[in-house]
Amino acid sequence: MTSSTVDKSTVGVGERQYHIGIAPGEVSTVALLPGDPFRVPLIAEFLTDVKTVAHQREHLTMTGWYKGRHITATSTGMGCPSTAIAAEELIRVGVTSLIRVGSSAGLQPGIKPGDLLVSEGTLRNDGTTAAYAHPGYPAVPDLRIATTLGDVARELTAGTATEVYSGLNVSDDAFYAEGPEWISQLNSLGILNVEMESSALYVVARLRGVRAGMICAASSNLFDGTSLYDGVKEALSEGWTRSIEAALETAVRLEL
Ligand SMILES: O=P(O)(O)O[C@H]1O[C@H](CO)[C@@H](O)[C@H]1O
Ligand SMILES: O=c1cc[nH]c(=O)[nH]1
Repeated sequence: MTSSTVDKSTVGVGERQYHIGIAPGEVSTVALLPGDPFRVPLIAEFLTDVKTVAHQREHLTMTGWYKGRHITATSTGMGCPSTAIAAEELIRVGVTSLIRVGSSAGLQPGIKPGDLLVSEGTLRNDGTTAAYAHPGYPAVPDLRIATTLGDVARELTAGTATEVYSGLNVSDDAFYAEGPEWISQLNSLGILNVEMESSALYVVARLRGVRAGMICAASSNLFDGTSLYDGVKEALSEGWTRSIEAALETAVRLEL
């Protein structure tokens, strides 16, 4: 290492961030994080005084107000590498609570498209967090956020056909490499669902001293044999709406 070797823990701090295109002061303290940029306007439909702050690469950011709280929505893109970048840069510009509102495939029997899945911890089957922490380092959400997401989701869906599950999930890196053996191994470990971002979100949040959580809508059920190619779009879309409402209410209740 020379005296001019770049130190990424300090470079760019206080400036407009390179990937997300946001400067300190432009966003709220809480951010909702879908993977897909096209779901950011869906979150904005719940907000008033909406502003588009930036759109670079897969990271679209909009802000607005919900029941007196300033809310940010930023898309992470798919997978842990871009999620870690978005989380790091959002934290640098003032975000202290990150709530992923995702889609995820069920791994236990009975989970159907549109059901809600609240994360209590993530099996780290990704490469990104290996660069950050020991393999045994836990990827866990903030416990108050996880509990409140579950409580609110159950209230919102009471009396409907939508079920809410709370439990462990896995973050995989390789969507099309999830073979039958891996799916059945995850099922026998009691893992509820698979997605691709929470591992990075939780590890980065813990290492930087901020809060994180995740609620997903079930897109399919890999154990039951329902795939994304089975016309599940409408149920999934309803699940996204419910998960966004649950995250917004959590931000209000916990004053994030
Ligand atoms: O819909 P999002 O939030 O992107 O979540 C899920 O969808 C993508 C795979 O289809 C992955 O990003 C996975 O985590
Ligand atoms: O990782 C994922 C996420 C959603 N659906 C899948 O089949 N895999």
